[in-house]
Amino acid sequence: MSSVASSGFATATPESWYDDWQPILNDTRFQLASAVVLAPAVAVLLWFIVAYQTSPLKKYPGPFLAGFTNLWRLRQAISADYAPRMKRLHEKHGPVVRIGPNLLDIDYPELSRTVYNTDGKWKKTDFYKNSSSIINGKITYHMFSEVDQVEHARLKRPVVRHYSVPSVRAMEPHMDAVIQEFIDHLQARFVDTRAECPLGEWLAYYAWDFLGAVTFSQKFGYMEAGKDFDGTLSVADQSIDYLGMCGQMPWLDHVLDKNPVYPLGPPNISNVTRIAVENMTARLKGEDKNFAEEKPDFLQYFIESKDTHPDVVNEGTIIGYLLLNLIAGADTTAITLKALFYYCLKDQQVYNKLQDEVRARFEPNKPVPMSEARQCLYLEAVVNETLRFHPPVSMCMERIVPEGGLALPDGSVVPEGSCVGMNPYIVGRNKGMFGQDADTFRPDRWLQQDGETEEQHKERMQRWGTAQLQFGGGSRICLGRNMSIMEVYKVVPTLLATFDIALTDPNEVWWTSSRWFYRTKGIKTTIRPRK
Ligand code: HEM
Repeated sequence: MSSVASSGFATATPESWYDDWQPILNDTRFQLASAVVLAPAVAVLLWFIVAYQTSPLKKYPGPFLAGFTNLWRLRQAISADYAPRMKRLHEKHGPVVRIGPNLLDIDYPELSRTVYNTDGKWKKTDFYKNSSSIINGKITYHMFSEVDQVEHARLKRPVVRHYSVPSVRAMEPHMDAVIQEFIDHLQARFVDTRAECPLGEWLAYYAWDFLGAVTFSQKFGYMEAGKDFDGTLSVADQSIDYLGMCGQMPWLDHVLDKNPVYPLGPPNISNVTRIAVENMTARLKGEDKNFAEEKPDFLQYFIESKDTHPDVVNEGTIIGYLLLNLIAGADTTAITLKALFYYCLKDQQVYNKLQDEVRARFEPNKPVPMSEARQCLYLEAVVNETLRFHPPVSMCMERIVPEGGLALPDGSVVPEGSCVGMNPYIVGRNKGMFGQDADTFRPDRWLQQDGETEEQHKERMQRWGTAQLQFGGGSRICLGRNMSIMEVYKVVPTLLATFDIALTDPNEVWWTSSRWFYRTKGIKTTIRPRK
């Protein structure tokens, strides 16, 4: 019973509290309900504690919660500040950070050739699996998301040669046409009108149209429309963010996107799929008006693979190859181009040096040939620095440690079955490798330094190569790297040779979102004719 204190307010003594609750506590229904709710909760808690205490990864440093549950890293991905957060953790804990109960993020460039190699033993983790679709009721993986190494090799074999340097070089006429169109749009819309140019957005329109042209000889029309008219670019952003977040707890994908009742994943890039299917159908019927024999494209190459590898390639596989090109290649290249312009425009010395090199060689209004762009050493330094400083993929590329474990330079061995990965953003800013100013954008670091012999420079570049994971590595290395490098090497000098470009606000700070891709928005510029 409650007692009334002298103040007039009712207060509960311990005895009266017990008196009030006793009937409820004694009620067997209450006791049963408590057992049903509490017992599993206690069991789960115990399971977490035992798993934490007995984990062979317990000895590695990292946030306390990360050792218990992957919810911790899901939270980091949701924050959209993933790579900078991971970097701060490495600054605090050193080269090995435990970022999940069974996952270590390692910053040992000397191990990059071990973890990302060609022997087929280092499997991708389930992180990648949610980048898949349901076709005829079955979850279907493509080259990027297939974790089974044998199946991956089977899918890759028919098409790998089509991404080689000679195959990609054969597509240069397509590239020149798109680059010419890009210059013409910038001239008409921003130079002639003196309107402000949202260069970041235009680089993305250009990258998507470019990939449409080399993939199936048809631009999507983003430059023509001057906007993301069908929402594809926005949907692509959503799917890549979904991959980055859901990949932290891969089973979530079965609950969200792959549940047959009410799928909650990102929308499909339906317009692009429609265009891919229409192009393939027209091409197979010999009715594709956009295609010319002398200008090969990926669709043509993939159709040839159907003849050379009929056991693997059918029309469904071709659509998969086409769509993967777009999903994997458009935004990554756009992110690189945006970063290159943003960081160069922010540093007038770098920008002028690049512009001087380009203008000494190239005329305005003419797409620069790849063979000549390759001669520009400072351009090469700027591209390398951009990819190091702002890699489009800015998350840990997870692999499962195979039999025998992974020996770390600190003498410890990460046991078989654990997951490890490197993040191109972290490894690219490794101070032991790139120097104390690794957090500064400084393209000159890639050039031969005063007092450095040619041999020493070559040796340094080879060593730095181990920390260049922007395109991944080993058997799962990016297939489109030759294509994207060519795209960047051609368009950057063409723009610099044609226009004077400046940030409208030199103090602009762009918007960034770091999950699987390190996405950005901004770069408002004025564009004038070359003086
Ligand atoms: C700057 C541009 C690009 C960057 C930084 C980039 C980065 C990457 C990375 C890091 C991976 C491996 C991911 C991992 O192992 O976890 C990858 C895979 C892949 N990329 Fe790229 N990519 C770029 C452009 C392209 C382009 C233009 C294409 C196609 C035309 C492309 C097609 C692919 C494919 C097919 C894979 C899967 C390869 C496999 O697993 O066998 N990428 N990319």
